[in-house]
Amino acid sequence: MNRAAVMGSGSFGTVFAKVLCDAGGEVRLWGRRPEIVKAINEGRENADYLPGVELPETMRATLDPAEALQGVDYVVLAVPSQTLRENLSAWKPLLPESAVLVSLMKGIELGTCRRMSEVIQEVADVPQERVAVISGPNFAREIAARQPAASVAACTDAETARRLQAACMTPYFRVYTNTDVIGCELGGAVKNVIALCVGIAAGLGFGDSTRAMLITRGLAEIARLGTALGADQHTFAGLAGLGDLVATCSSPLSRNRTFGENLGRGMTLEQVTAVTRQTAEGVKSSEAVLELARKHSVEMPITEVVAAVMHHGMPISEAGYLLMSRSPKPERYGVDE
Ligand SMILES: NC(=O)c1ccc[n+]([C@@H]2O[C@H](COP(=O)([O-])OP(=O)(O)OC[C@H]3O[C@@H](n4cnc5c(N)ncnc54)[C@H](O)[C@@H]3O)[C@@H](O)[C@H]2O)c1
Ligand SMILES: O=P(O)(O)OC[C@H](O)CO
Repeated sequence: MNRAAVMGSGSFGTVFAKVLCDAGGEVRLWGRRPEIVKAINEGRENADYLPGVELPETMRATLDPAEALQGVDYVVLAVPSQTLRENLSAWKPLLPESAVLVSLMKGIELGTCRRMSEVIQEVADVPQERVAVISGPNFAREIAARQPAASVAACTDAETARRLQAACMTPYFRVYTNTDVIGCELGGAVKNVIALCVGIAAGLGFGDSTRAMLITRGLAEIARLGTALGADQHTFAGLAGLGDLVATCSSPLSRNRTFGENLGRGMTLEQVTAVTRQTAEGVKSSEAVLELARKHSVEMPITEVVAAVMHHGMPISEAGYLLMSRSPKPERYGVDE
């Protein structure tokens, strides 16, 4: 039986812990709020993040990171991307020597432009073969309801990816493997930025033609950045690329899309931030993705206007004008563009 610690008891941390239990694992879920830990252990529910979802007996929540991490095979990280460095630094002395560190996070670190697996490697001081990523079109509430879904377990070491696949595969959660960690992580992080833009467009009242344009051109810019960073272009046609992009840009469950939609409807950035209780990774990551693009001379027009709206006070009317008045171009996709 696999033993795993899931570090972070928000929506996706809790759901992924449930998936691991349903796949036959024994799971300890670390949380920082005593009332959530108590409610999970005594009431089998994380009412704040997943009301009405019964959590398995094989999941035990704890406030103590040492108790969570002791003797586990997998350390699954599910905290906000921008706090990972600080969290993992504190947990480093407690990490079991041979455990595989798994990122569920879909963000890019501000300031360093690092992907989450890079932050993990650097902070935990482990080789890349011990770092894996789970990424795909997976909304916490849908997975919690055991709706059929799929995801990707990515690791540069194919055997580690295969073992992780086996550890989290269930009748309702189908997992594929990939050794393209860069592509899987970029797909997951940049789709949040594109979803913010799609949300703004929806809030302004635009329909499916606009959404399809943004998804398709968004995918082109994700692939351009990815290939410049060494990803395999094919990854972006898969679950961690197009799959997650379409799901996030289409679903009212997406925090990123909803954040954008509220802006499009006329709320200020401060008002939207105040009503957004959960992590909308694209807001902060947009700035880091843009910096990464500039470092590698990659053109990312959608990301550019999203970062300008989120961080530099650009009005959304100007963002729309800038996108639609770009110079005429032939349509190309990915690396040749
Ligand atoms: N929710 C989903 O459907 C989903 C699906 C796939 C991937 N993800 C990714 O998983 C990651 C986590 O998402 P989530 O949905 O669980 O977010 P969430 O907002 O529901 O939960 C975040 C958790 O992190 C904790 N947290 C906040 N600040 C912290 C800090 N400074 N130190 C330690 N813990 C802190 C919160 O208490 C909470 O338990 C994100 O990167 C997200 O993009 C989410
Ligand atoms: O709610 P979002 O926008 O963070 O998206 C959640 C997942 O990443 C969808 O796959």
